[in-house]
Amino acid sequence: MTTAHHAPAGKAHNARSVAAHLAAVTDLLAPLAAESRAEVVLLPDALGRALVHGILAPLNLPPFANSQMDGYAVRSADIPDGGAELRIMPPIPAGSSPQPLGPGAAAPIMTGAMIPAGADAVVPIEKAVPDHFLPEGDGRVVSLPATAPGTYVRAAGSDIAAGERALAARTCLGPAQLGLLAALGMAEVEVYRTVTVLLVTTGDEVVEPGQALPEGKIYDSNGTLLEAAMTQAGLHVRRAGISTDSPAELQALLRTEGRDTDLIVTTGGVSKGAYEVVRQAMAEQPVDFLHVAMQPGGPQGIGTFDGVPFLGFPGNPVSCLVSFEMFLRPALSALLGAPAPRLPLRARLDLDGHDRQLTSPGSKHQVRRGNLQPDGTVRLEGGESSHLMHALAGSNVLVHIPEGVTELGAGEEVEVWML
Ligand SMILES: Nc1nc2c(c(=O)[nH]1)N[C@H]1C(S)=C(S)[C@@H](COP(=O)(O)OP(=O)(O)OC[C@H]3O[C@@H](n4cnc5c(N)ncnc54)[C@H](O)[C@@H]3O)O[C@H]1N2
Ligand code: MOO
Repeated sequence: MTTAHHAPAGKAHNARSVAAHLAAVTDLLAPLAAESRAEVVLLPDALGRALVHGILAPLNLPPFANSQMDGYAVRSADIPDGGAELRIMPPIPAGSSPQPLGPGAAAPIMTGAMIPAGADAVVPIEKAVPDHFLPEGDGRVVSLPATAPGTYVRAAGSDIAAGERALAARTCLGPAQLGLLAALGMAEVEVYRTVTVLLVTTGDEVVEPGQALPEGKIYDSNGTLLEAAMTQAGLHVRRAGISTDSPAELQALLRTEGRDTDLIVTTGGVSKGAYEVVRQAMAEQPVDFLHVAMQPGGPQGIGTFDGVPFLGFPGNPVSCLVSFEMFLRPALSALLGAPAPRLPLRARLDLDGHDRQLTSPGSKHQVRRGNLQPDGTVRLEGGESSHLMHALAGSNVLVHIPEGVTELGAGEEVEVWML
Protein backbone atom coordinates (compact mmCIF):
# COMPACT_ATOMS: atom_id res chain seq x y z
CA MET A 1 0.00 0.00 0.00
CA THR A 2 1.33 3.40 -0.95
CA THR A 3 0.28 6.80 0.24
CA ALA A 4 -1.82 9.22 -1.79
CA HIS A 5 0.17 12.00 -3.37
CA HIS A 6 -1.32 15.42 -2.96
CA ALA A 7 -0.55 18.45 -5.03
CA PRO A 8 -1.40 22.03 -4.18
CA ALA A 9 -4.87 22.67 -5.61
CA GLY A 10 -3.68 24.91 -8.43
CA LYS A 11 -6.87 24.99 -10.50
CA ALA A 12 -7.03 24.97 -14.26
CA HIS A 13 -7.22 28.52 -15.59
CA ASN A 14 -10.28 30.23 -14.07
CA ALA A 15 -11.95 26.92 -13.25
CA ARG A 16 -14.74 26.89 -10.69
CA SER A 17 -14.64 24.21 -7.98
CA VAL A 18 -17.15 21.35 -7.99
CA ALA A 19 -18.58 22.63 -4.69
CA ALA A 20 -19.00 26.17 -6.06
CA HIS A 21 -20.77 24.91 -9.18
CA LEU A 22 -23.05 22.67 -7.14
CA ALA A 23 -23.92 25.71 -5.01
CA ALA A 24 -24.69 27.71 -8.17
CA VAL A 25 -26.95 24.94 -9.54
CA THR A 26 -28.70 24.69 -6.17
CA ASP A 27 -29.29 28.47 -6.15
CA LEU A 28 -30.64 28.36 -9.70
CA LEU A 29 -33.14 25.66 -8.77
CA ALA A 30 -34.11 27.00 -5.32
CA PRO A 31 -37.58 28.19 -6.53
CA LEU A 32 -38.49 24.52 -7.09
CA ALA A 33 -38.71 24.15 -3.30
CA ALA A 34 -41.31 26.95 -2.91
CA GLU A 35 -44.36 26.10 -0.78
CA SER A 36 -46.51 26.90 -3.80
CA ARG A 37 -45.11 23.77 -5.47
CA ALA A 38 -46.63 21.47 -2.85
CA GLU A 39 -49.47 19.15 -3.83
CA VAL A 40 -51.46 16.43 -2.10
CA VAL A 41 -51.36 13.04 -3.82
CA LEU A 42 -52.50 9.49 -3.09
CA LEU A 43 -49.79 7.37 -1.44
CA PRO A 44 -48.94 5.27 -4.52
CA ASP A 45 -48.35 8.45 -6.51
CA ALA A 46 -45.88 9.72 -3.91
CA LEU A 47 -43.25 7.04 -4.56
CA GLY A 48 -39.84 8.65 -5.01
CA ARG A 49 -41.08 12.11 -4.07
CA ALA A 50 -40.33 14.15 -0.96
CA LEU A 51 -42.46 15.22 1.98
CA VAL A 52 -43.05 18.94 2.26
CA HIS A 53 -43.68 18.92 6.03
CA GLY A 54 -42.66 16.56 8.81
CA ILE A 55 -45.40 14.19 9.98
CA LEU A 56 -46.35 13.38 13.59
CA ALA A 57 -47.97 10.01 14.25
CA PRO A 58 -51.73 10.58 14.64
CA LEU A 59 -52.08 7.29 16.53
CA ASN A 60 -50.11 4.62 18.37
CA LEU A 61 -48.55 1.83 16.38
CA PRO A 62 -49.63 -0.79 17.17
CA PRO A 63 -52.88 0.96 18.11
CA PHE A 64 -53.57 -1.62 20.88
CA ALA A 65 -51.63 -4.36 22.72
CA ASN A 66 -51.80 -7.51 20.59
CA SER A 67 -50.47 -11.03 20.45
CA GLN A 68 -47.20 -11.87 18.71
CA MET A 69 -48.08 -15.60 18.58
CA ASP A 70 -50.95 -17.98 18.09
CA GLY A 71 -51.49 -19.32 21.63
CA TYR A 72 -53.27 -18.59 24.90
CA ALA A 73 -53.73 -15.17 26.47
CA VAL A 74 -53.22 -15.55 30.22
CA ARG A 75 -52.85 -13.66 33.48
CA SER A 76 -49.20 -14.52 34.23
CA ALA A 77 -49.87 -14.38 38.00
CA ASP A 78 -52.28 -17.33 37.59
CA ILE A 79 -49.45 -19.72 36.61
CA PRO A 80 -46.94 -20.81 39.31
CA ASP A 81 -43.45 -22.13 38.42
CA GLY A 82 -44.67 -25.69 37.91
CA GLY A 83 -47.40 -24.62 35.47
CA ALA A 84 -51.17 -24.63 35.84
CA GLU A 85 -54.36 -25.97 34.34
CA LEU A 86 -56.66 -23.16 33.18
CA ARG A 87 -60.25 -23.01 31.89
CA ILE A 88 -60.46 -22.35 28.15
CA MET A 89 -62.47 -19.29 27.17
CA PRO A 90 -63.98 -18.47 23.75
CA PRO A 91 -61.25 -17.80 21.13
CA ILE A 92 -60.07 -14.29 20.15
CA PRO A 93 -59.54 -13.96 16.39
CA ALA A 94 -57.56 -11.01 14.94
CA GLY A 95 -59.86 -8.04 14.41
CA SER A 96 -62.23 -8.79 17.30
CA SER A 97 -62.78 -6.77 20.45
CA PRO A 98 -62.40 -9.37 23.26
CA GLN A 99 -64.16 -9.77 26.61
CA PRO A 100 -61.97 -9.22 29.70
CA LEU A 101 -60.15 -12.35 30.90
CA GLY A 102 -61.11 -13.46 34.39
CA PRO A 103 -58.80 -15.25 36.89
CA GLY A 104 -57.96 -18.94 36.28
CA ALA A 105 -58.78 -18.73 32.58
CA ALA A 106 -56.90 -18.80 29.26
CA ALA A 107 -58.27 -17.47 25.96
CA PRO A 108 -57.11 -18.95 22.62
CA ILE A 109 -55.67 -15.92 20.82
CA MET A 110 -54.39 -15.49 17.24
CA THR A 111 -51.40 -13.44 16.07
CA GLY A 112 -52.38 -9.76 15.84
CA ALA A 113 -55.52 -10.16 17.97
CA MET A 114 -56.16 -7.71 20.79
CA ILE A 115 -54.96 -8.79 24.25
CA PRO A 116 -58.06 -8.94 26.49
CA ALA A 117 -58.22 -6.71 29.55
CA GLY A 118 -56.75 -8.63 32.52
CA ALA A 119 -54.34 -10.72 30.41
CA ASP A 120 -50.67 -9.74 30.37
CA ALA A 121 -48.88 -12.55 28.49
CA VAL A 122 -49.30 -15.10 25.71
CA VAL A 123 -48.18 -18.74 25.82
CA PRO A 124 -47.55 -20.08 22.31
CA ILE A 125 -49.72 -23.05 21.34
CA GLU A 126 -46.57 -25.23 20.99
CA LYS A 127 -45.99 -24.96 24.77
CA ALA A 128 -49.56 -25.90 25.71
CA VAL A 129 -50.88 -29.37 26.57
CA PRO A 130 -52.63 -30.27 24.35
CA ASP A 131 -50.50 -28.38 21.75
CA HIS A 132 -53.39 -27.66 19.39
CA PHE A 133 -56.56 -25.61 19.66
CA LEU A 134 -59.59 -27.61 20.87
CA PRO A 135 -63.03 -27.37 19.31
CA GLU A 136 -65.34 -25.12 21.27
CA GLY A 137 -67.28 -26.78 24.10
CA ASP A 138 -67.89 -26.72 27.85
CA GLY A 139 -65.47 -27.82 30.56
CA ARG A 140 -62.29 -27.76 28.52
CA VAL A 141 -58.95 -27.09 30.24
CA VAL A 142 -55.38 -26.52 29.06
CA SER A 143 -52.04 -26.98 30.91
CA LEU A 144 -49.67 -24.08 30.48
CA PRO A 145 -46.14 -23.39 31.77
CA ALA A 146 -45.26 -20.31 33.83
CA THR A 147 -44.64 -17.21 31.76
CA ALA A 148 -43.28 -13.75 32.52
CA PRO A 149 -45.59 -10.72 32.19
CA GLY A 150 -45.35 -9.14 28.74
CA THR A 151 -44.21 -12.32 26.99
CA TYR A 152 -45.29 -12.26 23.30
CA VAL A 153 -47.33 -9.10 23.86
CA ARG A 154 -46.71 -6.25 21.40
CA ALA A 155 -47.44 -3.17 23.50
CA ALA A 156 -49.53 -0.29 22.14
CA GLY A 157 -47.20 2.38 20.73
CA SER A 158 -44.12 0.10 20.87
CA ASP A 159 -43.34 0.89 17.20
CA ILE A 160 -44.21 4.60 17.39
CA ALA A 161 -46.31 6.48 19.93
CA ALA A 162 -49.01 8.99 18.95
CA GLY A 163 -47.45 12.46 18.70
CA GLU A 164 -43.91 11.24 17.93
CA ARG A 165 -42.26 12.32 14.69
CA ALA A 166 -42.96 9.68 12.07
CA LEU A 167 -41.05 11.27 9.17
CA ALA A 168 -38.99 14.43 8.81
CA ALA A 169 -39.69 17.15 6.23
CA ARG A 170 -38.03 16.42 2.86
CA THR A 171 -37.87 12.67 3.48
CA CYS A 172 -37.73 10.86 0.16
CA LEU A 173 -40.71 8.50 0.14
CA GLY A 174 -39.75 4.92 -0.66
CA PRO A 175 -41.70 1.72 -0.01
CA ALA A 176 -41.03 1.66 3.76
CA GLN A 177 -41.94 5.33 4.30
CA LEU A 178 -45.16 4.97 2.30
CA GLY A 179 -45.93 1.75 4.21
CA LEU A 180 -45.53 3.65 7.50
CA LEU A 181 -47.93 6.41 6.35
CA ALA A 182 -50.46 3.73 5.37
CA ALA A 183 -50.05 2.05 8.78
CA LEU A 184 -50.80 5.44 10.34
CA GLY A 185 -54.07 5.55 8.41
CA MET A 186 -53.09 8.21 5.89
CA ALA A 187 -54.37 7.84 2.32
CA GLU A 188 -52.75 11.01 0.96
CA VAL A 189 -49.59 12.95 1.54
CA GLU A 190 -48.28 16.43 0.70
CA VAL A 191 -45.24 16.27 -1.58
CA TYR A 192 -43.35 18.57 -3.92
CA ARG A 193 -44.63 18.73 -7.50
CA THR A 194 -42.64 16.65 -9.95
CA VAL A 195 -39.93 18.62 -11.71
CA THR A 196 -40.42 18.75 -15.49
CA VAL A 197 -37.25 18.89 -17.58
CA LEU A 198 -36.95 19.66 -21.26
CA LEU A 199 -34.04 17.57 -22.54
CA VAL A 200 -32.44 18.53 -25.84
CA THR A 201 -29.40 16.87 -27.39
CA THR A 202 -27.51 18.82 -30.04
CA GLY A 203 -25.17 18.27 -32.92
CA ASP A 204 -25.30 17.85 -36.70
CA GLU A 205 -23.35 14.61 -36.22
CA VAL A 206 -25.98 13.04 -34.00
CA VAL A 207 -28.72 10.73 -35.35
CA GLU A 208 -31.67 9.06 -33.63
CA PRO A 209 -31.11 5.36 -32.90
CA GLY A 210 -33.11 3.21 -35.33
CA GLN A 211 -32.21 5.42 -38.35
CA ALA A 212 -29.54 4.67 -40.95
CA LEU A 213 -26.08 5.91 -39.93
CA PRO A 214 -24.47 8.07 -42.64
CA GLU A 215 -20.69 8.40 -42.69
CA GLY A 216 -19.33 10.81 -40.09
CA LYS A 217 -22.44 10.53 -37.90
CA ILE A 218 -23.02 8.85 -34.53
CA TYR A 219 -26.14 7.74 -32.72
CA ASP A 220 -27.58 9.90 -29.94
CA SER A 221 -26.75 8.08 -26.72
CA ASN A 222 -27.04 11.11 -24.45
CA GLY A 223 -30.78 11.53 -24.95
CA THR A 224 -31.55 8.00 -23.81
CA LEU A 225 -28.85 8.01 -21.12
CA LEU A 226 -30.02 11.23 -19.47
CA GLU A 227 -33.72 10.57 -19.94
CA ALA A 228 -33.26 7.25 -18.13
CA ALA A 229 -31.14 8.79 -15.35
CA MET A 230 -33.62 11.64 -14.84
CA THR A 231 -36.66 9.38 -14.95
CA GLN A 232 -35.09 7.06 -12.39
CA ALA A 233 -34.46 10.12 -10.22
CA GLY A 234 -38.17 11.01 -10.36
CA LEU A 235 -38.07 13.85 -12.89
CA HIS A 236 -40.64 14.18 -15.64
CA VAL A 237 -38.66 14.30 -18.86
CA ARG A 238 -39.87 15.96 -22.04
CA ARG A 239 -37.68 15.09 -25.00
CA ALA A 240 -37.35 17.61 -27.80
CA GLY A 241 -35.31 15.38 -30.05
CA ILE A 242 -31.98 16.41 -31.52
CA SER A 243 -31.28 20.03 -32.38
CA THR A 244 -29.17 20.82 -35.42
CA ASP A 245 -26.12 23.02 -35.04
CA SER A 246 -28.18 26.07 -36.06
CA PRO A 247 -28.55 28.46 -33.08
CA ALA A 248 -31.78 29.94 -34.53
CA GLU A 249 -33.33 26.46 -34.77
CA LEU A 250 -32.29 25.61 -31.23
CA GLN A 251 -33.78 28.88 -29.94
CA ALA A 252 -37.06 28.19 -31.75
CA LEU A 253 -37.13 24.66 -30.34
CA LEU A 254 -36.53 25.87 -26.79
CA ARG A 255 -39.22 28.56 -27.16
CA THR A 256 -41.90 26.13 -28.30
CA GLU A 257 -40.97 23.11 -26.18
CA GLY A 258 -39.52 24.92 -23.17
CA ARG A 259 -42.77 26.60 -22.19
CA ASP A 260 -44.15 25.29 -18.86
CA THR A 261 -41.02 23.36 -18.03
CA ASP A 262 -39.15 23.85 -14.78
CA LEU A 263 -35.73 23.33 -16.29
CA ILE A 264 -34.02 23.05 -19.68
CA VAL A 265 -31.05 20.69 -20.04
CA THR A 266 -29.01 20.47 -23.23
CA THR A 267 -26.02 18.30 -24.07
CA GLY A 268 -23.15 19.32 -26.36
CA GLY A 269 -22.21 22.61 -27.90
CA VAL A 270 -20.69 24.22 -24.82
CA SER A 271 -16.92 24.02 -25.33
CA LYS A 272 -14.55 25.84 -27.63
CA GLY A 273 -15.35 24.55 -31.12
CA ALA A 274 -16.26 26.61 -34.17
CA TYR A 275 -19.95 25.60 -34.06
CA GLU A 276 -20.94 25.66 -30.39
CA VAL A 277 -24.68 25.81 -30.96
CA VAL A 278 -25.73 26.06 -27.32
CA ARG A 279 -23.29 28.88 -26.58
CA GLN A 280 -24.50 30.75 -29.66
CA ALA A 281 -28.20 30.19 -28.97
CA MET A 282 -27.69 31.59 -25.45
CA ALA A 283 -25.74 34.66 -26.56
CA GLU A 284 -28.57 37.07 -25.59
CA GLN A 285 -29.55 35.19 -22.45
CA PRO A 286 -28.12 35.44 -18.91
CA VAL A 287 -26.11 32.23 -19.25
CA ASP A 288 -22.50 31.65 -18.15
CA PHE A 289 -20.26 29.19 -19.93
CA LEU A 290 -17.44 28.18 -17.67
CA HIS A 291 -15.04 25.43 -16.78
CA VAL A 292 -15.53 23.39 -13.61
CA ALA A 293 -12.40 21.82 -12.11
CA MET A 294 -13.74 18.35 -12.79
CA GLN A 295 -13.01 15.65 -15.30
CA PRO A 296 -15.07 14.58 -17.14
CA GLY A 297 -17.75 17.24 -17.25
CA GLY A 298 -15.47 20.29 -17.22
CA PRO A 299 -17.32 22.61 -19.64
CA GLN A 300 -20.70 23.70 -18.24
CA GLY A 301 -23.39 26.22 -19.08
CA ILE A 302 -25.68 27.69 -16.40
CA GLY A 303 -28.29 30.44 -16.38
CA THR A 304 -31.82 31.02 -17.65
CA PHE A 305 -33.37 30.91 -21.11
CA ASP A 306 -36.37 33.26 -21.36
CA GLY A 307 -36.54 32.98 -17.58
CA VAL A 308 -36.48 29.17 -17.44
CA PRO A 309 -33.54 27.69 -15.48
CA PHE A 310 -31.01 26.27 -17.92
CA LEU A 311 -28.11 23.81 -17.58
CA GLY A 312 -25.85 23.06 -20.54
CA PHE A 313 -24.05 19.76 -20.05
CA PRO A 314 -21.10 18.79 -22.25
CA GLY A 315 -21.67 16.47 -25.20
CA ASN A 316 -19.48 13.50 -24.35
CA PRO A 317 -21.76 10.77 -22.98
CA VAL A 318 -19.85 10.11 -19.75
CA SER A 319 -19.48 13.86 -19.22
CA CYS A 320 -23.21 14.48 -19.38
CA LEU A 321 -24.04 11.65 -16.98
CA VAL A 322 -21.33 12.76 -14.54
CA SER A 323 -22.72 16.32 -14.79
CA PHE A 324 -26.17 15.01 -13.86
CA GLU A 325 -24.79 12.97 -10.93
CA MET A 326 -22.49 15.70 -9.61
CA PHE A 327 -24.77 18.73 -9.97
CA LEU A 328 -28.42 18.22 -10.86
CA ARG A 329 -29.14 15.16 -8.74
CA PRO A 330 -27.47 16.48 -5.55
CA ALA A 331 -29.04 19.95 -6.01
CA LEU A 332 -32.52 18.42 -6.17
CA SER A 333 -31.74 16.14 -3.21
CA ALA A 334 -30.66 19.14 -1.15
CA LEU A 335 -33.64 21.31 -2.12
CA LEU A 336 -36.47 18.81 -2.29
CA GLY A 337 -35.20 15.69 -0.53
CA ALA A 338 -35.79 13.73 -3.73
CA PRO A 339 -34.19 11.94 -5.37
CA ALA A 340 -32.42 10.45 -2.36
CA PRO A 341 -28.73 11.39 -2.44
CA ARG A 342 -26.23 8.78 -3.57
CA LEU A 343 -24.84 6.95 -0.54
CA PRO A 344 -21.09 7.63 -0.37
CA LEU A 345 -19.14 4.45 0.37
CA ARG A 346 -15.44 3.86 0.98
CA ALA A 347 -13.72 1.21 -1.13
CA ARG A 348 -10.12 0.01 -1.50
CA LEU A 349 -8.61 0.33 -4.97
CA ASP A 350 -7.98 -2.95 -6.73
CA LEU A 351 -5.45 -2.02 -9.41
CA ASP A 352 -4.45 -4.95 -11.60
CA GLY A 353 -0.81 -5.64 -12.61
CA HIS A 354 -0.20 -3.23 -15.48
CA ASP A 355 -1.95 -0.38 -13.77
CA ARG A 356 -0.20 -0.21 -10.40
CA GLN A 357 -0.92 3.43 -9.88
CA LEU A 358 -3.93 5.57 -10.54
CA THR A 359 -2.98 9.05 -11.65
CA SER A 360 -5.18 12.11 -11.71
CA PRO A 361 -4.65 15.75 -12.62
CA GLY A 362 -4.29 17.41 -9.21
CA SER A 363 -6.02 20.52 -10.48
CA LYS A 364 -9.33 18.70 -11.05
CA HIS A 365 -11.76 16.43 -9.24
CA GLN A 366 -11.62 13.29 -11.33
CA VAL A 367 -14.61 10.97 -11.61
CA ARG A 368 -13.68 7.50 -12.83
CA ARG A 369 -16.04 4.59 -13.37
CA GLY A 370 -15.61 1.24 -11.67
CA ASN A 371 -17.01 -1.92 -10.22
CA LEU A 372 -17.49 -2.26 -6.48
CA GLN A 373 -16.97 -5.88 -5.55
CA PRO A 374 -18.43 -7.81 -2.63
CA ASP A 375 -15.06 -7.76 -0.78
CA GLY A 376 -15.18 -3.96 -0.59
CA THR A 377 -12.60 -3.34 -3.30
CA VAL A 378 -13.25 -1.33 -6.45
CA ARG A 379 -11.84 -2.06 -9.91
CA LEU A 380 -11.66 0.70 -12.49
CA GLU A 381 -13.53 0.17 -15.76
CA GLY A 382 -11.94 1.73 -18.82
CA GLY A 383 -9.75 4.82 -18.81
CA GLU A 384 -10.55 8.38 -17.98
CA SER A 385 -11.85 9.38 -21.45
CA SER A 386 -15.39 10.64 -21.55
CA HIS A 387 -16.49 8.83 -24.73
CA LEU A 388 -16.25 5.39 -23.04
CA MET A 389 -19.95 4.47 -23.02
CA HIS A 390 -19.23 0.72 -22.97
CA ALA A 391 -17.05 0.98 -19.85
CA LEU A 392 -19.76 3.10 -18.19
CA ALA A 393 -22.31 0.40 -19.00
CA GLY A 394 -20.03 -2.15 -17.29
CA SER A 395 -19.67 -0.09 -14.11
CA ASN A 396 -21.71 0.06 -10.94
CA VAL A 397 -20.01 3.01 -9.22
CA LEU A 398 -18.52 6.44 -9.80
CA VAL A 399 -15.04 6.63 -8.26
CA HIS A 400 -14.01 10.02 -6.83
CA ILE A 401 -10.44 11.29 -6.88
CA PRO A 402 -10.63 14.72 -5.28
CA GLU A 403 -8.86 17.84 -6.42
CA GLY A 404 -5.32 17.88 -5.04
CA VAL A 405 -4.73 14.11 -5.32
CA THR A 406 -2.37 13.11 -8.14
CA GLU A 407 -1.61 9.44 -7.44
CA LEU A 408 -3.26 6.57 -5.65
CA GLY A 409 -1.81 3.11 -5.12
CA ALA A 410 -3.44 -0.31 -4.84
CA GLY A 411 -5.26 -0.77 -1.53
CA GLU A 412 -5.79 2.93 -0.93
CA GLU A 413 -9.29 4.08 -0.08
CA VAL A 414 -11.48 6.09 -2.40
CA GLU A 415 -15.05 7.35 -2.16
CA VAL A 416 -17.47 5.63 -4.53
CA TRP A 417 -21.13 6.31 -5.33
CA MET A 418 -23.34 3.39 -6.28
CA LEU A 419 -25.05 3.94 -9.64
N1 LIG B 1 -10.18 23.05 -27.67
C1 LIG B 1 -10.91 22.42 -26.76
N2 LIG B 1 -11.67 21.40 -27.13
C2 LIG B 1 -12.39 20.74 -26.23
C3 LIG B 1 -12.35 21.13 -24.88
C4 LIG B 1 -11.56 22.23 -24.52
O1 LIG B 1 -11.51 22.64 -23.35
N3 LIG B 1 -10.87 22.86 -25.51
N4 LIG B 1 -13.05 20.41 -23.97
C5 LIG B 1 -13.30 19.03 -24.30
C6 LIG B 1 -14.19 18.45 -23.33
S1 LIG B 1 -13.49 18.07 -21.86
C7 LIG B 1 -15.48 18.16 -23.60
S2 LIG B 1 -16.42 17.40 -22.43
C8 LIG B 1 -16.08 18.48 -24.86
C9 LIG B 1 -17.38 19.22 -24.64
O2 LIG B 1 -17.85 19.52 -25.87
P1 LIG B 1 -19.27 20.04 -26.20
O3 LIG B 1 -20.11 20.07 -25.01
O4 LIG B 1 -19.15 21.27 -26.97
O5 LIG B 1 -19.86 18.85 -27.02
P2 LIG B 1 -19.69 18.51 -28.54
O6 LIG B 1 -18.45 19.13 -29.08
O7 LIG B 1 -20.96 18.81 -29.17
O8 LIG B 1 -19.49 16.96 -28.41
C10 LIG B 1 -18.43 16.40 -27.68
C11 LIG B 1 -18.36 14.92 -28.04
O9 LIG B 1 -19.54 14.26 -27.63
C12 LIG B 1 -20.20 13.67 -28.75
N5 LIG B 1 -21.65 13.83 -28.59
C13 LIG B 1 -22.30 14.99 -28.58
N6 LIG B 1 -23.63 14.78 -28.43
C14 LIG B 1 -23.79 13.46 -28.35
C15 LIG B 1 -24.92 12.63 -28.19
N7 LIG B 1 -26.15 13.15 -28.07
N8 LIG B 1 -24.75 11.29 -28.13
C16 LIG B 1 -23.50 10.76 -28.24
N9 LIG B 1 -22.38 11.52 -28.39
C17 LIG B 1 -22.52 12.83 -28.43
C18 LIG B 1 -19.70 14.43 -29.93
O10 LIG B 1 -19.82 13.74 -31.11
C19 LIG B 1 -18.25 14.69 -29.52
O11 LIG B 1 -17.46 13.55 -29.76
O12 LIG B 1 -15.26 19.26 -25.64
C20 LIG B 1 -13.87 18.86 -25.70
N10 LIG B 1 -13.17 19.68 -26.62
O1 MOO C 1 -14.86 17.63 -19.41
MO1 MOO C 1 -14.81 16.50 -20.78
O2 MOO C 1 -16.18 15.94 -20.03
O3 MOO C 1 -13.46 15.72 -19.87
O4 MOO C 1 -14.71 15.09 -21.86
